[in-house]
Amino acid sequence: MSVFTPVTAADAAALLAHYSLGELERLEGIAQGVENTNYFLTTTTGEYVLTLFETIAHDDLPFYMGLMDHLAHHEVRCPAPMAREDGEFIGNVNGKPACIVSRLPGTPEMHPGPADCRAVGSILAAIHIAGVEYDAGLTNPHGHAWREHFAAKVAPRLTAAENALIESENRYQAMHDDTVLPQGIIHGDLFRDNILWDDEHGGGVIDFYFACDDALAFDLAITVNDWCSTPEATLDPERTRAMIEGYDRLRPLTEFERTLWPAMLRRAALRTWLGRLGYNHFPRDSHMTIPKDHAFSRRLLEHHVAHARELEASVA
Ligand SMILES: Nc1ncnc2c1ncn2[C@@H]1O[C@H](COP(=O)(O)OP(=O)(O)OP(=O)(O)O)[C@@H](O)[C@H]1O
Ligand SMILES: N[C@@H](CCO)C(=O)O
Repeated sequence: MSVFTPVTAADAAALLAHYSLGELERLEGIAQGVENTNYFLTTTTGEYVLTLFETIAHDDLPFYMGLMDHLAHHEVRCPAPMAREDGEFIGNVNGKPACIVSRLPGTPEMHPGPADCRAVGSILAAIHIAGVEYDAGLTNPHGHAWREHFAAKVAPRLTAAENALIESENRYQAMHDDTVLPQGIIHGDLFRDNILWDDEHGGGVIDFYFACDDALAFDLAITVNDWCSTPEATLDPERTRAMIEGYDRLRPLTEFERTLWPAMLRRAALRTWLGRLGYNHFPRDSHMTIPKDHAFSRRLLEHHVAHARELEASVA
């Protein structure tokens, strides 16, 4: 996250008056991330994260809060949303909807090996399995219609070659019907920076604000594209195999998922590329932001388009 909306100690203290979380001791803005405003919040009772939602529709917030609450009670290590004294998870800070969640210990692993990837595959499968019993849903706001719409919006800012790649990939995706694949709750953004590792507990998952209903294999593809990619924008075979094994041992992939795996990897690379083009070409006014490498995502998509056979083999 970044800081789009500054929060003062007085703002935080006023918010805390609605909770039973003790008195404010410390408030610190977080530079990482690009979607929401985030602060570490320390009180006399513990350590928390304060999030101000900058773009998410207010009506969708109960889905995310309920999901984290559900997963935290179903053997997925993730932040638990704190309830206010009126029982609500969502309050208001400086005109923005806001929540407080527990702060997980640990740090991200930005240079993962095969063992890390295997563990991440199992964490993702556990989320998918626990999600089956979650009784709310949310259509993916970044699905096919969004990809088409965003492609038209960003087109004037891109080269002819980039526009041609996006257009042909959108066409390819439209021809590959993923409704035959198992659907469910996906995390949608399980990148390296969204798992915090500590020696005592293992991996804890954060940032559920891209979660929605979609093909489960698409979520695995998003995760593989980040954790198993090399600096040269290819996939490392050993890490890829390890992640798929870690996933498959808890939730075995179906034949259809194996057949459509290359399409899912391409769709995931396209989704990330378009998202990053958005952050780059339509930036919001932030006080702290770390930029994302959109050229890398384009190269990964180009790699996937050129190496369909290899991708098929990675899941065979
Ligand atoms: N519950 C939590 N416990 C510990 N740290 C957290 C927690 N939530 C967020 N953070 C910290 O804040 C940073 C930004 O959070 P997050 O990834 O949710 O932001 P974001 O704006 O949604 O980012 P992006 O979507 O770009 O990944 C994380 O990288 C992590 O350092
Ligand atoms: N994880 C996304 C950012 C949105 O959270 C990316 O790296 O492009």
